Amino acid sequence: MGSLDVQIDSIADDSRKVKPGGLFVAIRGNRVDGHAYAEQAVARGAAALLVEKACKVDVPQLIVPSTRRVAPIAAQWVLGDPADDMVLIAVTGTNGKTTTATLIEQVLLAMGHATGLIGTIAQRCGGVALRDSGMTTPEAVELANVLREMRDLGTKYVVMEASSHAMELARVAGLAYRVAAFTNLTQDHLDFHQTMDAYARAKGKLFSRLGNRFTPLADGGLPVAVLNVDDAQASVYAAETVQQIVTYGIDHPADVRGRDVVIRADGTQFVIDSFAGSAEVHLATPGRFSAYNALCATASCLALGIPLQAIAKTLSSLPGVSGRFEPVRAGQPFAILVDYSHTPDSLQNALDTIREFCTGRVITVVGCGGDRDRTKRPIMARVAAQRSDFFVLTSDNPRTEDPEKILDDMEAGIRDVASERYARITLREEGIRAALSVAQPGDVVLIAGKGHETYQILGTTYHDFDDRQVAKRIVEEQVQ
Ligand SMILES: CC(=O)N[C@H]1[C@@H](OP(=O)(O)OP(=O)(O)OC[C@H]2O[C@@H](n3ccc(=O)[nH]c3=O)[C@H](O)[C@@H]2O)O[C@H](CO)[C@@H](O)[C@@H]1O[C@H](C)C(=O)N[C@@H](C)C(=O)N[C@H](CCC(=O)O)C(=O)O
Ligand SMILES: Nc1ncnc2c1ncn2[C@@H]1O[C@H](COP(=O)(O)OP(=O)(O)OP(=O)(O)O)[C@@H](O)[C@H]1O
Ligand SMILES: N[C@H](CCC[C@H](N)C(=O)O)C(=O)O
Ligand SMILES: [Mg+2]
Repeated sequence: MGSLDVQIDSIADDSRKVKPGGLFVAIRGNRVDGHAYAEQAVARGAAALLVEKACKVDVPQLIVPSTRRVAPIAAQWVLGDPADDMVLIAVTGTNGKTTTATLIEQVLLAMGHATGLIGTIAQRCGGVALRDSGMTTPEAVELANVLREMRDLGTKYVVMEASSHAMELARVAGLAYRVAAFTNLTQDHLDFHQTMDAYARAKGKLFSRLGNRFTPLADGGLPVAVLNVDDAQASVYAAETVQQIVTYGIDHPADVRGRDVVIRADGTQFVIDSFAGSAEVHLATPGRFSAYNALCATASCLALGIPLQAIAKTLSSLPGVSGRFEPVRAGQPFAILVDYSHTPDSLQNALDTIREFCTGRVITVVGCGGDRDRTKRPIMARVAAQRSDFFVLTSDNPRTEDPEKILDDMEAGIRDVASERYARITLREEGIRAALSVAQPGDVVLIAGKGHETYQILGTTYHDFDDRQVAKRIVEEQVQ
């Protein structure tokens, strides 16, 4: 097995990413067991292994009960504790994580802070993309590597989305957050968590474990939980943290409270009252939910000591986030919006928002992802039916499921809806075409579900597909 006296300076949980002299962590996955790749890892130069059972290779092996649980801590140690040198801000919740994290990132950048972002769309440093994201929250070892990369680039603040998968799979274990923010809790990911209770508990770990490491935080501050008082789950999380809490909301009294919310087609205006004074904000994205994301970002930035006026000024100057209520303008006499609403709640919010400013009909294109929560499918179809004048059920990312089966699951929720009120068109491009071909001046066409995605996953293959480009091309073809 060799001597344990080896110098390790890199770590990987994927045999294909092992560097010579590095530590390979074998993780039992859903599809394969990482231990099966021990030989491959050693062939690539792994100097030691972190395993749950001894593997037949001639390098030192550290055997632990759960490599998944040890990986986050091992990764931070091997890489020189990069997280401890930066101020970490985490955003969790079913909807609004990417948007809120981006708002916080932009405020920090505007204040002149070297800031990184780790989220669904991309991993960024100083506002510049390092790479597109494969996941919302990377696995622990990749996350540690990204944090090390960011620290080496001089980053002081890192804003990251903390998905429920990440919390359940210990991807973010042991990280000492300065701010942990909660947007909201509604149904999603029941394929993975099984029950809403388990889903809520996974997210709750961010708050119950907040500040449970004795590491001094990089800016000398103390941990703060930022909670949305208008979401019933907030009181549960509030009871679970022993750290300071900053609340935000609109309907209920809060430390950071929005009022006089005005929603227009091109944005949202509201006033923030807080312990740091009052300020008016003009957002480029319409919707009450947009005000909530901005309030969450404001409360988080106030917790970091940034003045309210500076926060409000930056929030008011930002364009929208890619694929979130993003308009497609190709000269058509009706509006087209591409939005990442892929949960019942986000779809409902998107459609309720559109109804507030739409002078014509609301037309919706909607699908549901394959290999994901099946129980949300009939609900999403129902939400679309209740809130659209006409809607098209089509494919999202079918992944390894039969697209027709996904559409059957969706249709089960709208058995009582008249067949002329909707179309079922399996090919997404054709679904979008059908919706655009019936649109009249004043109508709004919402293309929901894929937002910023530039691909469609059929089987395990990623095919080029961008709702924004497809819609633009179809409009241009229809004009000719
Ligand atoms: C359910 C889940 O999270 N699965 C993740 C998990 O997959 P898995 O358990 O099936 O892993 P596996 O493929 O069996 O591999 C097991 C181990 O063998 C290793 N391996 C594998 C092959 C090889 O040649 N060599 C090798 O060493 C792998 O690196 C891994 O460590 O570990 C994989 C490797 O890190 C991840 O890519 C995979 O995420 C998949 C792609 C995924 O779709 N995850 C989604 C559900 C997800 O996590 N989403 C959340 C929430 C999104 C949101 O709503 O915001 C997210 O944070 O992104
Ligand atoms: N605060 C909110 N409440 C409800 N819906 C929201 C909120 N913010 C955004 N949405 C809706 O949810 C969609 C996704 O928003 P966003 O990407 O910010 O969320 P997310 O939590 O990062 O999602 P994901 O889990 O897929 O990464 C948006 O396109 C919008 O329709
Ligand atoms: N982070 C989410 C994204 C869903 C996006 C939607 N387009 C889909 O494919 O279901 C997930 O992995 O469940
Ligand atoms: Mg996200």
